[in-house]
Amino acid sequence: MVLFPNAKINIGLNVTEKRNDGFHNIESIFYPVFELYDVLEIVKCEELKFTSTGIEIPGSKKDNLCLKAYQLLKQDFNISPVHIYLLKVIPIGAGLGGGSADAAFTLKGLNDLFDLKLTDEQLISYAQKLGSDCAFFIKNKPVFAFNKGDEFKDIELDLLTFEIKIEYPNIHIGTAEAYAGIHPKEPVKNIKSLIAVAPIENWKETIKNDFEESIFPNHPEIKELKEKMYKNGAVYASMTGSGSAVYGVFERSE
Ligand SMILES: C[C@](O)(CO)[C@H](O)COP(=O)(O)OP(=O)(O)OC[C@H]1O[C@@H](n2ccc(N)nc2=O)[C@H](O)[C@@H]1O
Ligand SMILES: Nc1ncnc2c1ncn2[C@@H]1O[C@H](COP(=O)(O)OP(=O)(O)OP(=O)(O)O)[C@@H](O)[C@H]1O
Repeated sequence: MVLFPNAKINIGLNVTEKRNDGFHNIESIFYPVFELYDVLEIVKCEELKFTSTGIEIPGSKKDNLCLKAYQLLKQDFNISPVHIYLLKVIPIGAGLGGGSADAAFTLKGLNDLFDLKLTDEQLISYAQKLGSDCAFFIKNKPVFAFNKGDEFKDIELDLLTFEIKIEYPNIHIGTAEAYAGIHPKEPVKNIKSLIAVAPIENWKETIKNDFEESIFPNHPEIKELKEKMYKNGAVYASMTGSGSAVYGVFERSE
């Protein structure tokens, strides 16, 4: 079975408060980007194996989110060993949710391969145990995310008439260190309501990613990348998640 775990971008991101469990509550729009994806193959085999090619993944193999997803389901279901092959394409430490997508797609893949008949809601609950971004990739549709960024409300947002260009400045930003640099605050206006009323041309003035304020001073090249997107004609540009990748939303040239 071959799957294509895709990237996500955050359109606006407010870190609203620090929680008692050490995590933060956030509000953000998550939008799937299907043009940027890893390739994941899962096949039944004699013993559990994980092989990755493409971009090198920091950390040890056993900590890979694909294997963690397998182990999580293995606790509850009598599934046989698999060989998981991952071609890593989505930049890491980029705020594009690549590792989380791999984990969520592994859950979905194992559900199909072993005919576990788990519903999306059950898969979401497994995904939430693997990481805050993981749950989004189960349904993989535009949503307003809240709480830890792992609970969602569906939204109507269609950017198909636009082209989304993503650039990775080759800077790895760890999610935990990025959150540590944030001073949480309640937003004046909620992103969901801003997106609902404002046309995309107005987002530049209203839709902000709180991580930019703490990341840009330490990494001016990321700010420059965002400015370059606007110079090149983007209607909206932003850093995604906790960085470091930047995206621009452009009118499609026919
Ligand atoms: C920045 C975003 O990408 C926005 O979508 C996500 O909030 C990050 O989600 P993620 O990479 O799945 O993060 P996790 O693996 O759950 O957590 C990594 C670390 O980031 C911090 N973290 C993460 C999510 C959150 N809502 N509050 C946090 O404070 C915690 O220190 C945590 O130990
Ligand atoms: N399949 C995987 N792909 C990428 N990273 C993985 C994977 N499995 C485990 N990891 C670990 O996760 C870390 C990357 O997570 P991190 O949150 O810093 O960056 P990210 O890819 O931008 O994700 P996010 O958008 O969720 O913040 C890597 O350093 C690596 O150790």
